[in-house]
Amino acid sequence: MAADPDFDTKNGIVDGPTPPHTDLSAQYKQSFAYYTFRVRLPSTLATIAASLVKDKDELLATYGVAAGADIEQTTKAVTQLREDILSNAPLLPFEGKEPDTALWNAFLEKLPAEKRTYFTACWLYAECYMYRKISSIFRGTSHLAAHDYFSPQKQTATKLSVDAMLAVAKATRQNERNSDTFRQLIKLNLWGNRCDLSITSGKQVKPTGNAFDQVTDLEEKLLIDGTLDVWKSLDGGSSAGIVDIIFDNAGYELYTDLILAEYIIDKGLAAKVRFNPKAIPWFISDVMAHDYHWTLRFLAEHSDPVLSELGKKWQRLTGEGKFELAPLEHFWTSPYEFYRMPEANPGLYDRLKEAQLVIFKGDLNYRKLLGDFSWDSTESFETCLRGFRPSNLCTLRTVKADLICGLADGVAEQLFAKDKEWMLTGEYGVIQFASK
Ligand SMILES: O=P(O)(O)OC[C@H]1O[C@](O)(CO)[C@@H](O)[C@@H]1O
Repeated sequence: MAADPDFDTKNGIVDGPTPPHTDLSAQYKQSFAYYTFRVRLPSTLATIAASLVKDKDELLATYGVAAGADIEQTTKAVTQLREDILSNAPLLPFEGKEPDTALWNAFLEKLPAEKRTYFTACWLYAECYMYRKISSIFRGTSHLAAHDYFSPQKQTATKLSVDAMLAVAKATRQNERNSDTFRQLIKLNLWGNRCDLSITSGKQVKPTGNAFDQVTDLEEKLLIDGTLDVWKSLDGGSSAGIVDIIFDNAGYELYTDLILAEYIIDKGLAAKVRFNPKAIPWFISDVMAHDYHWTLRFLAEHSDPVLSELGKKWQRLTGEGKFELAPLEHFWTSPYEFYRMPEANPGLYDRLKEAQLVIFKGDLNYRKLLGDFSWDSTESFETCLRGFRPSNLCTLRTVKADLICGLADGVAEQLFAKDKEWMLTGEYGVIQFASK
């Protein structure tokens, strides 16, 4: 990234890291948020605009020739959005008639003017705003309103994962109900979160190697391991209970979510696993309802009999209601931190209370649990949740953003001494648990 002192001076950018106990924000030049707004998100937007041009014929074939004007209009609007970010424009209210317009606008209205631009707002708010803005550009058209511009990338990620999926399927067909097997599966699921397209601005990463060997090899990268508490919350609970999974990425990670969910059902650890997808295309690779169905179909129709049997089994579990897609909730694609859920969406909070365990997947859900705040790395997970305790909950997160909590004294310092970017690579992971 070329240095641009004019931009920094004009926009009050502070040349330093995020101070302790402060909202993360692109205002701090040595933060990942700054890099995200200067480089990663403009690159994501450039990719969307370029694919609209490149895939024009395909889009016309899918949505009809009348979609031509919409393709032009959306390309221009996405390009403009990129400019807006690069010029630190304000976060303006939404005008469309989408179901979450009022939720968003009520939120934006309460932000003080000096914290309502891409580089001055809390990072979480500004980044979520950008993804909501892209969605509104497409929703506002006549022919591309239902178009998921991230779909091809999500589907490619799934296809690239077939070898890894097959190896996992073969290794998990016969397993026992015990804490050791559960430990393996939950870690497999955690490391599946490394395969995220938004960290690479959409560049594909093929999962390679034997996933279960990796679970062992990665043991030293697991900074907090609350697996035993997670296991106890299920093993000691009712077999008639519900587990909620708050989805993160499609592709290999979704597959490992389903492997874990299958185990939970097959071993009688719960009667139902409820999956919570995103209502709009989100952070490139997040799972929407159609990605879930597409993935099950992709597996069911696969030429490999093991994968195909698995896909059919998961379709059957879905038909029987043991796997369930939760009703769409715009809260998951809102800027609200989770501790504000009881106020912003009490119905959802009450629904999560029904679960015996809620599993939050990935980095963005972690940011929302902690509220994009530079906590001391040794602060307790319970403190950082700020009262958000609908049920027993756990987070399976590979570390891709500069916030963390629950580390032992001196650990963060040692990691920084080894690599000052250790929080941005997805190399490290945490499994943190909080009981209700
Ligand atoms: O898919 P995940 O694990 O939620 O990661 C989302 C990505 O978004 C960020 O939270 C911000 O862009 C990154 O830190 C991470 O790469």
